[in-house]
Formats: sequence, structure tokens, C-alpha cells
Amino acid sequence: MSSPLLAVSGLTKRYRRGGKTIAAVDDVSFDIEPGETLALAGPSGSGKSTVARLLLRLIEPDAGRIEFEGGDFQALNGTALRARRARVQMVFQDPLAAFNPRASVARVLDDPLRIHGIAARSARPRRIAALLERVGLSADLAARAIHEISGGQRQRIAIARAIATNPSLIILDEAVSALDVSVRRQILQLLLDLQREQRIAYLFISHDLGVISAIAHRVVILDAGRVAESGNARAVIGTPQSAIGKALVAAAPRLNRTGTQGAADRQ
Ligand SMILES: Nc1ncnc2c1ncn2[C@@H]1O[C@H](COP(=O)(O)OP(=O)(O)OP(=O)(O)O)[C@@H](O)[C@H]1O
Repeated sequence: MSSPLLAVSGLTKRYRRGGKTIAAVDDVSFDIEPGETLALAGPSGSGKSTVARLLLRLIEPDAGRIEFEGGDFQALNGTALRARRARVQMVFQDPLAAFNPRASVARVLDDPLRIHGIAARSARPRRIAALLERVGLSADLAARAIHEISGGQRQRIAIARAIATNPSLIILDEAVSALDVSVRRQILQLLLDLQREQRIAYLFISHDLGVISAIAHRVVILDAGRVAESGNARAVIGTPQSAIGKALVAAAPRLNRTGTQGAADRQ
């Protein structure tokens, strides 16, 4: 059996609040294979974004281990950490909040190429044009400011920026939640195409089981920081075992409304 791309075990993060200690993430374990989509589902406050921040090493865990591409992610520092950071990218719900809204599209795409030394200055405009084409956008968009383009175009730019560093894992935190249904369907299709072509794994964070059923192979459902249940996406969504799984299914009555084929069915 091949080793997983990402193996998380016993991950725990506690916060002090109002004189009490709460575990935002409590003994959470899961893994992701290369080229796989694992969804992290759960209601608001269940710990999904905290897991993402731990995986990006924006915050440090109180306990647990994160192995990425065969090495201890937490032990990395300096150049090795920077190199690994290029391999794990993030797409947020709102690119307007993630990037300077007045920055040009070209600038937003140039940054990762420059920071991670992906391409020499003279080669970068060509790389930017190729990235735009890869996410279905015209090269003319490069000169526009982020705030001038549509929400769907912005999310395509966020994806282009994420793939600029040739990542093996992209963490998508509610990345399609703010989009209307037809744009959402197009973005999900783009993610599926990129995954097929480049064998990128996704950690797809969402509270919406309808979207998850369209894109994820497996799902982990969190409740109050703990894993409530996990397994094949079709099985978990079809027959949830936990109370929180049942509640999330009930809140998504039109499952697979995105119109793409369910990922768990494509295996
Ligand atoms: N910096 C922090 N300080 C104190 N508590 C925090 C902090 N960050 C998160 N928490 C708490 O940890 C818990 C999990 O929060 P988290 O944002 O990870 O949940 P979530 O599932 O991503 O929620 P949402 O879907 O609303 O984004 C919540 O109770 C939250 O209030």
C-alpha cells in the first residue's frame, strides 16, 4: 500500500476562553491519499478552520502529529518549511479578504512564483498567462484589479494562485459557499479537472453535504472538535450514523444539486 500524502493523528488544539479551556480540535485523526478529495464537514464551530490553520502551521497544536509527504511537518523549519509550504496551498471562501483587493490579477499570481522561486522574472508573465488559461480565464484579465472582477473569476484566480507552486495538497475552506449555483458547478468542475490532470489532493472544508457529495471521495464529520464519523462519502451521506451527520444530511435535502457526478461514485 502506498503511504498517505498527509497523515494526521491525535491532533489537538485548546483555547482558554472565559476562564475555561475548550478543545477546538480534540484528538482528530485522518489521512489523505495522493489525488484524493477528503471533505471535512461539520457545523459552525466544530473545528474545521482550526484544522486548516494547524495544517498550514499558522498555529501550533497542543498534541498530535502531522506527517506530510513522508516527513514530520512540525519538525520542519527554515528552507525546508518554505519548500513544504509551496506543496500545501489554501483557497478561502472570500478572495477579496485573502488578497489586496486593489492588487492586479498579475500581481496576485506573480507573488507565489516569485516567493517560491518557481520562475525567473522574465519567464513569469508567460507563466501567469498559462495559469490564467488553465483556469479558463483570458490573459487580458492580468491587468485588472481583483475588486473589479466577478466572484467566480476571483475564485478562479485563487485556484490559479494555489496551483502556481505545483502543490500536492490544496485546502479549500468553504471555497464555493459564496458562489451561486451555476458558478459553483463550474468551479467544482475546474477542481475535478485539475485533480484528474495533476493528481492534486484536496481537503475540502464545507458545512454543505450537497457540495461534498459532488466532489469528495471520503468525508470526516466533526462535532465540537471531535470526529463524529468518517468514511466513504456516498456511504456516510447516504446513511449517516451520528446525530450530527443526520442533522447535516437533513439540512441538505437536495443532495448532489451541483450536477456533477459524485466523486465517491467515480472511484
Ligand atoms: N483564536 C481562538 N481563540 C479562542 N477560541 C477559538 C479561536 N479560534 C477558534 N476558536 C474556537 O474554536 C472552535 C472551533 O472554531 P473553528 O473556527 O475551527 O470552527 P469551524 O468549524 O471552522 O466554524 P465555521 O464553520 O463557523 O468557520 C470554536 O468554538 C471557536 O470559537
